Amino acid sequence: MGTPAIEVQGLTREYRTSTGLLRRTARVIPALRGITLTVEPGEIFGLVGPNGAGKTTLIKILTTLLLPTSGQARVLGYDVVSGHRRIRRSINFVYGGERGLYWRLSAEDNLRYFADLYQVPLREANGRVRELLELVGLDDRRQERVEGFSKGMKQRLHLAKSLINRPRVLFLDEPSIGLDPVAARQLRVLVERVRSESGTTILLTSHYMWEMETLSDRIAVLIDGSIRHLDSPQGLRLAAVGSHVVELVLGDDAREETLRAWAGRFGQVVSATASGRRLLQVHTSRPDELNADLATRKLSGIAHFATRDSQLEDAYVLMVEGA
Ligand SMILES: Nc1ncnc2c1ncn2[C@@H]1O[C@H](COP(=O)(O)OP(=O)(O)OP(=O)(O)O)[C@@H](O)[C@H]1O
Repeated sequence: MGTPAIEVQGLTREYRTSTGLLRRTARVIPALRGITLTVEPGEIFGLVGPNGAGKTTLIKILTTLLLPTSGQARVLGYDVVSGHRRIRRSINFVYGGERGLYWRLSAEDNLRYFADLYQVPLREANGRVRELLELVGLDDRRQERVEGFSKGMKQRLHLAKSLINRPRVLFLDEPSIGLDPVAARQLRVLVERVRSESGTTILLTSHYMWEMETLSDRIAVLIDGSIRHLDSPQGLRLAAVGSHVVELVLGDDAREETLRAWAGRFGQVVSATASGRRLLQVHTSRPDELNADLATRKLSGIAHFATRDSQLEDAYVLMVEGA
């Protein structure tokens, strides 16, 4: 295999701040505590983790906007400290939110401006701007000012902007934040298309587990500055929660402890509530056995039950709560 798109070894980053109103006390915040990972060319690599886990810090270091405290990070074979100029030419990024576009300019003029900034030769620039506007479905709105665009349109334009230099590695930090489900879906389809048509390596973060599960080839779960799990979405699911979730909705007369003890023979049991009813979620890879056992025993207190495939979100919640 050739040079990895991203290679990180023992990467740490600390922030130094101070707290207190009258007496300022220096504080060191360890945001990354020794990250090691490799992303292969053409891979969509997901980074998930709770607020403050260090995802943005890692992306900022890889996009050369922030220096590491120790360790090594390479993008396309170039070191993020000594090779930052080479890296910047070959990557691009979208940060969630709405910064980075000129609202009073049209969509087309925004892209022309960024084409100029990336020194795209003039003879190519017009064609590329047109092509990107078509890709993100804004061709017929190209002469309108961005200030009149919906969030979804702005975010698609952000994506077009990030492709202006034909990046080999694209960093997307919560690109679908604040988008409605339809707009988020359009963006997902685009991200997948960018990868399949141009072989772009994509490093993606999002708090929407469904999005991460659908798009990512592999996912790293970052908790408190360390990678705690790294696998395919399916691998993460199966390791953490099994293939299925059997949800038992409890009646008023249910003896939860007895039911928990019984269900515990088939997997991990989690208590929850939904629409005011008590619920036991059994994470299991043996749903048939559980259902057969349930049918033969006379267990009281179960109002009804249902079996569904497990989702990345089930695994994620257990990983974060158990960390
Ligand atoms: N400029 C800064 N000064 C001090 N501390 C910071 C700074 N930026 C981030 N941190 C701290 O570093 C840690 C990691 O933050 P980071 O923004 O990388 O997390 P994140 O995983 O991207 O979170 P979120 O999901 O909320 O975006 C947090 O404890 C955060 O408070």
